[in-house]
Amino acid sequence: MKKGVLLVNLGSPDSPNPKDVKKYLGEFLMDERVIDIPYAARALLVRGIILKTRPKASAAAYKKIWWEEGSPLIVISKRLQDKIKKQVDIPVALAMRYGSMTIEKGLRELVDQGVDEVLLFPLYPQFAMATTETILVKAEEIRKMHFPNLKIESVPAFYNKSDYIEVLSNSIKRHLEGKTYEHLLFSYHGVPERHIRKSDITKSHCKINGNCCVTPSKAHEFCYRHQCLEVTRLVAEKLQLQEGAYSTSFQSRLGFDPWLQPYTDRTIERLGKGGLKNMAIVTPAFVSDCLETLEEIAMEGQEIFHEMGGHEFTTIPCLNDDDDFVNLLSNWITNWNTK
Ligand SMILES: C=CC1=C(C)c2cc3[nH]c(cc4nc(cc5[nH]c(cc1n2)c(C)c5CCC(=O)O)C(CCC(=O)O)=C4C)c(C)c3C=C
Ligand SMILES: [Fe+2]
Repeated sequence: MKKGVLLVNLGSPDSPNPKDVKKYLGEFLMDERVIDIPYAARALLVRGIILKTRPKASAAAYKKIWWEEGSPLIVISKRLQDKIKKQVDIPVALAMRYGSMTIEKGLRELVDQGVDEVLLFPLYPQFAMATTETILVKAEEIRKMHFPNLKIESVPAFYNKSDYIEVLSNSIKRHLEGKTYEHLLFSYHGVPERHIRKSDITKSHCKINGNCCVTPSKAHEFCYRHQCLEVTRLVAEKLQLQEGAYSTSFQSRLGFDPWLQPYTDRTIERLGKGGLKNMAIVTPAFVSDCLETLEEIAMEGQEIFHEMGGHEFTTIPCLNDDDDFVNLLSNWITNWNTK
C-alpha cells in the first residue's frame, strides 16, 4: 500500500470581491453542519436573507486583510504544506472544505501519485460539527463516489496532546516576551449552543452550565466547548498563569441563536471598561491566521479595547507555518507512516 496525507482547512473565497465572497458563503452556509436547520428553512435564511447583505460587508472585511499572494488562510496553509513536504517521505496534498481547492481535487492528486491509503488531517485542534465532522463526512462521500478502493484514516482532534500544548505554549511565551500585558484572553471561534448538544454522544451529559465540561465524560471526545476550555487550562498550567490573569471567550457569532459565551467582543469591552490597560489575545481554534483573527480580532478587537480606554493590545499569531508546529505535524505523519 502507498500512503499519503491530505491536509484540510476551511477555505476562503477566490478573491475579496463580493461576487466570489457570495459564492463562497453560499457553499459554506448551506452546509447542514454549519447552519443546522431543515433544508428549506436554511435555503430561505441563507439565499433569501444572509446572501443579500453579508457578501458586501464580508468582502469589505476580506479586502482589509487580503495579501498580494491571496487569502492569508490559503497562503499560510500552502506554506505549511510545503514545509511538511520537505520533512516527510510521503506525498502531502492540501484541500479546503469550501471553495475551489476541493477535497475531491486533493484526493485525486494523491491517487494520481499512486496513493491508496490516505491520512485525512483536518487542521483543527478541537472537534466541531461545523469543522472536523463536515470534512470527514465530505471526504467519505467523495471516497464512495470516486475512489471506492481508497482507504482513509483520519487524525482526531489534538487539543490535549502534550506536544501540541507545548508548541502552542512556547509560541505564546515567545510572542509575549518584552510585551506588557495584565490579562491574556483565549478567544475561540464560537458555535451555536445547539451544536454542542447535537454532538453529545451520550445524549444526556451536555448542559452548557459550566460544570459538565469539567465533569469527566465520554461526551468530551466530541465536545467543542470542553476541548476549548481544556486548551486554556493546559496552556495556563504550562505557562503558570495566575488565576484571574487569563480567561476564555468565543468570537464570530452569527444570527440570533445563543452561541457559546462569553462573547469575545463583550469580554474585551468589559476588560477595557474595568480599567485594564494592556491585554494580549490568542486564538487557538485557528491554526492559520485568517479573516477572523486578522480583521475581527487584530483590527475590530483592538478598536473596541482602545475605545474603552485600553492601551496595548497584543495579538499572538496562530501557529501558521512556525517551525515547531511543522515539526510537530511532520512527526505525527511520520509515526503514522511507519506504524
Ligand atoms: C453558522 C455559522 C458559522 C459557524 C457555526 C462557524 C464555525 C466555525 N468557523 C470556524 C473557522 C472559520 N470561520 C471563518 C469564517 C466564517 N465563519 C462563518 C460562519 C460560521 N462559522 C462565516 C459566515 C465566515 C465568513 C466570514 C464572514 O462573513 O464573517 C474563518 C475564516 C475564513 C477565511 O477565509 O479567512 C475560519 C478559519 C471554526 C473553527 C468554527 C467552529 C469551531
Ligand atoms: Fe466560522
